[in-house]
Amino acid sequence: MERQVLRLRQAFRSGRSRPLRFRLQQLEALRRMVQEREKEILAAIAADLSKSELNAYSHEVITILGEIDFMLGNLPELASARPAKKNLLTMMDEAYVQPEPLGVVLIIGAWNYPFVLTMQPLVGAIAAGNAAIVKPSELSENTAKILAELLPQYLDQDLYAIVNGGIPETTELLKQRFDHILYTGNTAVGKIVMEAAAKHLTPVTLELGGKSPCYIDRDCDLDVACRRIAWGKYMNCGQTCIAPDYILCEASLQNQIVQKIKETVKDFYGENIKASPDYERIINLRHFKRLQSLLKGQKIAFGGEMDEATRYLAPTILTDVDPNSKVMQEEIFGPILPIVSVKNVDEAINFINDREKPLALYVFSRNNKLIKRVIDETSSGGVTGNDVIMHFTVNSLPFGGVGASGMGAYHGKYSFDTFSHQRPCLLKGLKGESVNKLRYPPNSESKVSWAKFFLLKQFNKGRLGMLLFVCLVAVAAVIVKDQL
Ligand SMILES: NC(=O)c1ccc[n+]([C@@H]2O[C@H](COP(=O)([O-])OP(=O)(O)OC[C@H]3O[C@@H](n4cnc5c(N)ncnc54)[C@H](O)[C@@H]3O)[C@@H](O)[C@H]2O)c1
Ligand SMILES: CC(C)=CCC/C(C)=C/CC/C(C)=C/C=O
Repeated sequence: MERQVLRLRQAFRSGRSRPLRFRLQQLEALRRMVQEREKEILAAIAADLSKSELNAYSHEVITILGEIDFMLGNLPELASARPAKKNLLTMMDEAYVQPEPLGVVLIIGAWNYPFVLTMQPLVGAIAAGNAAIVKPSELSENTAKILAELLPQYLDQDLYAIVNGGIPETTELLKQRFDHILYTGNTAVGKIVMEAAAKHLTPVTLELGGKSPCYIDRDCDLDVACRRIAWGKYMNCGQTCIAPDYILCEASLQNQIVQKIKETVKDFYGENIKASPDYERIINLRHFKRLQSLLKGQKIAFGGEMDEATRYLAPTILTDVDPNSKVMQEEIFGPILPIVSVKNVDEAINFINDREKPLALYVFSRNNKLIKRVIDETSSGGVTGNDVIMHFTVNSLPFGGVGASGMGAYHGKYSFDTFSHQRPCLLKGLKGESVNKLRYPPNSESKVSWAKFFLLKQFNKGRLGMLLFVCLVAVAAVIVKDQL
């Protein structure tokens, strides 16, 4: 591992990854890889998640193609220096912010969207000019294998590497020094990653999980709300970080919600859900048994059928759920949807605020003021009003958690920024010592008042103002020169 990181660091130090042309060329190569090897990639994702290739394409591949296109179209602007506002003392100088790559970054992905969660950060890392090591999850072994086979065929092998393996390999990787780590996965391992990173003062982006609440207001189109919630909850068999984890609503809505989700499930997956190509399976037996245990003692209003041999767990709804029960203590990450009743929106807000900050928050209502109020009075990684999941698809929005659901964000411009250092640059000439005198010792009352004038007055009044201002500074400079 040490040798591998060293090899990437040497390649990064050579400066090869920095020119814009090189970054664009690598991103184009990555796009070629996705297009030319689409079949193999889809087959791998499908095998890992018992998913149809059509769903593998629309859940994963489409996002990556969109992200690469965004970067190819916007990179010249994102990577260029941005002029910065100046103060009186530096108005004759050049001030700008120059994004620069961080160095060698580590990307650790999770199994549930194994292609998106490794490739989308990689697009950002390449765009920002870094070298990168990608560590896919060992649980999605087919995708991990195909990535290890394909990436070296398309990308610069000295700058971008893939490491496969389980906990021992990740532990070894985390001993190395990186310039940034982006980790996606559960909160417990997030803490391990952050602790390892702290040893090298490496900054981290942690894309974690949590229990994302979904409040349904009384004043709502329940048909639409239930269809959208069922889509987001049961896609990927509930194994989606931003899936609505549970519903909060007034008790009187509960039965209608159950009925409408039930009808939607039939529309989506047919009478025989097991035979639907659109309904996935639980990733492994450990998670299957964990989910099974969450159902114990619960009132199952719909679903609950399971088959251990194929790790099938039907779309399930639990009603009258006690907020203190196990299913409400941990992220569900499966197709179980508890409904917890609250008296009104105030109680829903308190319920949300009494718990860890979630990765996503969903509110359904005809009343936009109520939606805005819930947003204003709570905190979460992201929000979608009157739908679920969809904020993830807008790459002009930062994607990430807050508090226990993570730190930092990525997607689009935010990926570029995550993997860049915003370097402030001030270029001065060698003239102007008369004005500079006021910052050199010995200090005096008069120097302090001139410093106040130069540093505390801001000028931003267009061309004419600027001209007047230059005259003023010239006069001031002469006075200062005479007085100091
Ligand atoms: N915020 C997001 O974008 C996002 C996306 C997907 C999943 N998640 C969250 O991730 C969780 C599910 O993922 P998971 O954690 O089961 O995925 P996982 O088991 O695939 O683990 C994620 C990564 O951590 C590594 N890892 C596991 N144990 C480790 C250890 N002890 N030391 C070092 N590395 C270790 C794995 O090798 C893997 O690469 C859920 O909580 C979900 O909400 C978040
Ligand atoms: C809107 C469509 C077609 C796809 C959305 C894909 C999706 C649900 C991606 C989720 C990725 C993600 C951050 C998962 C976390 O577990």
